Amino acid sequence: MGTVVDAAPIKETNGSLAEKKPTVVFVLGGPGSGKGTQCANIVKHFGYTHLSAGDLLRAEIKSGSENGTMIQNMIKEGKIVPSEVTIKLLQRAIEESGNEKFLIDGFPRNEENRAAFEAVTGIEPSVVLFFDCPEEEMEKRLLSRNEGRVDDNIETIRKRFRVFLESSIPVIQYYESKEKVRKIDAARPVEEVFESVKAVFTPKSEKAD
Ligand SMILES: Nc1ncnc2c1ncn2[C@@H]1O[C@H](COP(=O)(O)OP(=O)(O)OP(=O)(O)O)[C@@H](O)[C@H]1O
Ligand SMILES: Nc1ccn([C@H]2C[C@H](O)[C@@H](COP(=O)(O)O)O2)c(=O)n1
Ligand SMILES: [Mg+2]
Repeated sequence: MGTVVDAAPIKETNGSLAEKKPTVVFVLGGPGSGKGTQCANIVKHFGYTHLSAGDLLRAEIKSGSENGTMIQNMIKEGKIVPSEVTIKLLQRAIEESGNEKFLIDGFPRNEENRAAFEAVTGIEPSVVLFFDCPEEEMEKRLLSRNEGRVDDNIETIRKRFRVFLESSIPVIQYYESKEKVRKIDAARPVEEVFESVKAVFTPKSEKAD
C-alpha cells in the first residue's frame, strides 16, 4: 500500500501558534546522544514542556492511526516521516499543553522539517541545543538502552547515523549561520552534560562571576 498521509490541510491553525509567541528550543543531536535524558532534566529545573517528535510518532503508531503502518515502516528503516505528519502532531501537542515554553526534541531532522515547520507555524526557535557525541559512544548507548525500540538494532542504528550526517547536520549548520546553536559535549556523564545545559538556560544575571 502507498504512503497514507492526512489529506486535510494542516494550515488550519496557521499563524495562531506564532501569535501566542511560544518559546521554542530545538534539541538536536545524533541518535543516542542523550537528548531525551537531558530534556527530562531541563523540564524539572526550568518548567519547559518536552515534546519528542519520535515519541509522538510512536504514540501515533500505538493509537491505531491510519498512518501507523507507514510511520512504523519508516522508523524501522531509520527514515524521516513526511513533515506534514510530524508537524501536525507537534502543533496538537503544543496547543494542548497549556504551557508557553517547549523543548522540541529530535525535530527538525531535515531541511523539509525545518522549512515546513516555520512556514506552517510561523515559529522560529530561540535556541538550538546540539548534543555532540561520537558515533562509537552513541552506538554503545543505543545497544544497551533496552526500551524495546524497533530501531535500536545495529542495522537500523547505522542507517540512523547516516541520515543524521546527511540530513540533520545541514539543519544544525543552518542554525549555526543564524548564531542560534549551543553545542554541548555530550560524551561526558549525564550530570556533567547537564551542568553545561544549565548554563544555556540560566540568565546571565543569575550566573556566578
Ligand atoms: N551522558 C550519558 N552517559 C551515558 N549514558 C547516557 C548518557 N545520556 C543518556 N544515556 C543513556 O543512553 C541511552 C540513550 O539516551 P537518550 O534516550 O536520552 O538519547 P536520545 O538522544 O534521545 O536518543 P534517540 O535519538 O534514539 O531518541 C539511554 O539508555 C540513556 O540512559
Ligand atoms: N522529526 C522526526 C523525528 C523522528 N522521526 C522518526 C525517525 C527516527 O529515526 C525515529 C525515532 O526518533 P527519535 O526518538 O530517535 O528522536 O522517529 C522522524 O521521522 N522525524
Ligand atoms: Mg530520544
